[in-house]
Amino acid sequence: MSQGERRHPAAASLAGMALALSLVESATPAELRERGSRILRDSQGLAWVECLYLEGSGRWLGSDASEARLACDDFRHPYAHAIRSGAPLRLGLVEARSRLDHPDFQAQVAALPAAMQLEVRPLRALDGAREWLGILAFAAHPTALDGLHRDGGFAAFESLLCQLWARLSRHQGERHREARLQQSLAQLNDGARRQALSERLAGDLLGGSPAMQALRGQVVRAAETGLAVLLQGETGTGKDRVARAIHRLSTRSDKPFMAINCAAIPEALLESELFGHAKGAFSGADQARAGLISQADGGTLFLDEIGDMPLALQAKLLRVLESGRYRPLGASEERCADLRLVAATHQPLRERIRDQRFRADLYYRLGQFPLSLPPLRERREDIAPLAEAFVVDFCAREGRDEVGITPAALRQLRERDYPGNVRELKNLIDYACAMTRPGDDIAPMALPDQAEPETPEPAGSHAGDNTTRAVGDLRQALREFEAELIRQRLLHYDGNRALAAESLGLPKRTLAHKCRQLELDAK
Ligand SMILES: Nc1ncnc2c1ncn2[C@@H]1O[C@H](COP(=O)(O)OP(=O)(O)OP(=O)(O)O)[C@@H](O)[C@H]1O
Repeated sequence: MSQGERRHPAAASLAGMALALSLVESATPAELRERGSRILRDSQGLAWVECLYLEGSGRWLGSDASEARLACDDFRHPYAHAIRSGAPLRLGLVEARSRLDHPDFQAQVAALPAAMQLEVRPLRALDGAREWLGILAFAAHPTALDGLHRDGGFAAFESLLCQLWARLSRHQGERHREARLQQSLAQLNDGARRQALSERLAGDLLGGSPAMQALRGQVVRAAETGLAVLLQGETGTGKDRVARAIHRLSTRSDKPFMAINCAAIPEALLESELFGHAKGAFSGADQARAGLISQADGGTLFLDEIGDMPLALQAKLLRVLESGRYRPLGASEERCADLRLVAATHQPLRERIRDQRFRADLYYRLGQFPLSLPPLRERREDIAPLAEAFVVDFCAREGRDEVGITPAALRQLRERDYPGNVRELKNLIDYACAMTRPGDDIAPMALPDQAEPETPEPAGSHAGDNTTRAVGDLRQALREFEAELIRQRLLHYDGNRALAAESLGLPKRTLAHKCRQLELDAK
């Protein structure tokens, strides 16, 4: 130290300002890490310095210099120990070499002199949620490490590094989200590609009605964006199928698709299913467990029956959507969430908002891209192609010869109301296939619980009414039902046996035979 410096101690401390400035001028977290490492190497004479960042999911440490990723639970590596304990660790290289046999770590420290020590310091933000940022590791002779910690210089350096890092990554996160949104909006204009995708989707989301064509177009658009999608439609309209299609067509398709039905799980369990929990978070939590938000990392999370999500959880979900951060149950640290959310409901959410059972802010956040699925009764032209596809599915599934559908059966199918929508149609076809001999065609008689909108309903047609309860002889009841049905049908077709037979999916001769058998007075 020169005489001048001794006389003016302030000049000595101001010398550090240049280094601090170099850190402050970093434009990105990666640049900051690079500059920070360089300062330690050059000005403190450390032999080896490395600074890794903790990935958003909190499960990996990543390096700016290579593609390498290090699992935070791989305890063959000293970084995993430091991250897990949340405290700095220092150990001799000889000990480290013998105890920690991670191949990358071994390769990194192989060339360093055995007398050196390694110090690994987990770094965390000093403000707000105080989340973990990453790790700073360096090696030097013990005297150099002791010297480093002797005055407050290193502590100030580390504190500045952490503050800048947290601020830069927050800005970067915001910028990324904005850029993704911009990109999403720009992609909305790419017409030809969308058309091709929409046609591809027609093999999966069946139906040629204008409503289904429009829906497929919207699914393609939604998939191109990163926006949250809210699917609204009656039960069985295909919300689950649409959610999966959105994931499959999106850039996240190679990452997981995780789904949960919010109505099917008790409130306490739903929270830990979604957010995961730390070890010991509640009695019985012997192990830490990743929640669906973590498991869907990089992919899509599908929340079915979102209308049934308890209010307290709605608030937490909103926070995930707005900040991209969440905290597992019982955990002290926050995690980053990188997922696309698709939510579905069959309930009118606006009513639930009015009844204060659903948060309006969450509703608008979930519905960045709202999609409405039309009920089957409003697109009757889709019934025949759906029914035919379900017949093919059934036969393939059961390994049976193909069956067809008679025009009369198709006509009846088209006339039904389907409160259970496509699911009801599918179940009905499965039943009808099972009731039809392989190689035959499905006839109207094979359709369960037949409703006849044009003719008065035959007695005993509804399960559970008084007539069915009174049945004491099944064969006799079926004979009566059959006779009544044929009588009604003949009446309806003015005694024309050919038309009545076709409407019932029967050959004319069979109907004539049945009329004789049942002693029906047919004209
Ligand atoms: N457009 C379609 N093309 C082919 N199959 C469909 C279509 N829509 C629905 N399905 C089938 O109908 C059944 C019900 O669909 P899905 O489970 O997606 O409905 P949902 O709206 O999610 O029902 P819920 O609200 O009861 O959960 C499934 O077997 C699904 O494969």
